[in-house]
Amino acid sequence: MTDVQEKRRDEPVRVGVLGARGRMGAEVCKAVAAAGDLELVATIDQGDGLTIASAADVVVDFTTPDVVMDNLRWLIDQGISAVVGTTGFTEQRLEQVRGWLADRPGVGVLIAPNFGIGAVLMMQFAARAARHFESVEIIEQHHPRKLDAPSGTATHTARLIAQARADAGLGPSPDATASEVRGARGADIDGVRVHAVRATGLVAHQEVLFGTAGETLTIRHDSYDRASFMPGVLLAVREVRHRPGLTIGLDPLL
Ligand SMILES: NC(=O)C1=CN([C@@H]2O[C@H](COP(=O)(O)OP(=O)(O)OC[C@H]3O[C@@H](n4cnc5c(N)ncnc54)[C@H](OP(=O)(O)O)[C@@H]3O)[C@@H](O)[C@H]2O)C=CC1
Ligand SMILES: O=C(O)C1=N[C@H](C(=O)O)C[C@H](O)C1
Repeated sequence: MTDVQEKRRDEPVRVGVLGARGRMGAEVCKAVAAAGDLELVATIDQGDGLTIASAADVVVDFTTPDVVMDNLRWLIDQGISAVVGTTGFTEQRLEQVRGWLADRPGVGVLIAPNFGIGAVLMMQFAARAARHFESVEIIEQHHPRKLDAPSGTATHTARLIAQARADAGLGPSPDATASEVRGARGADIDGVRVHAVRATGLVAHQEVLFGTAGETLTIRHDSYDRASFMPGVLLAVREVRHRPGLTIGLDPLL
């Protein structure tokens, strides 16, 4: 490493936050401002315009699924690395981001469906358990101001479980339901039933319920406070510039 690179590593990482007045964005601003090795240089919300973000080395995005792609396109074009918690990333969207990054080899983007360390472990445990159980259903529970359903975490968990079941040669979960009220059996994500609950008092919670002959296994995670996401967000902010290209999830950083 050259002296100049060494110096850059010692300097605080300049951080911008998109969605800064939102529930997550406000918490991220507080966490960044309190971290000695990070400097909060831009707080941006709806209507502020993205150009303020050009002062940043890394921008954190907690906005909405309908604006996050435009934000990412702009950041990558400017050569700014990004940490993204916003939901709504389909495989098609991820492929688009990979395409943009191909033209910007020095830029890193990390997109995580959930920055809670416990939630990451819950998803890993669920993926590991999946091959041993005939049945599986996911129940996610969130605060009622959440815009999307099912949650990004539940969708990601369902995909991991579906992949593990396919790898193990398991067929569909047994279900003899003949007629149903629309929605009673939840949403079908890659063959896994996902039930979304919304209630005042909740923050972010998920249960993965597995069943087989004579036993069930429930894997549950609860975020009672948005502080639970901050260690993961800060870890990603510190790491993302050292991981050019697209990183999905926090798993490779743990
Ligand atoms: N990965 C993870 O660990 C987590 C992910 N999330 C996800 O993060 C996202 C945000 O959640 P949450 O903070 O609860 O939502 P909020 O609605 O509280 O915050 C979103 C903020 O983004 C603002 N915004 C909208 N458009 C723009 C824009 N173009 N530029 C800048 N800011 C904009 C909104 O402004 P306005 O209100 O005026 O529209 C609002 O202040 C959701 O997708 C959620 O699912 C949430 C928690 C954890
Ligand atoms: O909107 C939220 O609150 C959350 N969103 C993410 C999701 O959709 O999975 C992460 C966490 O569940 C909180």
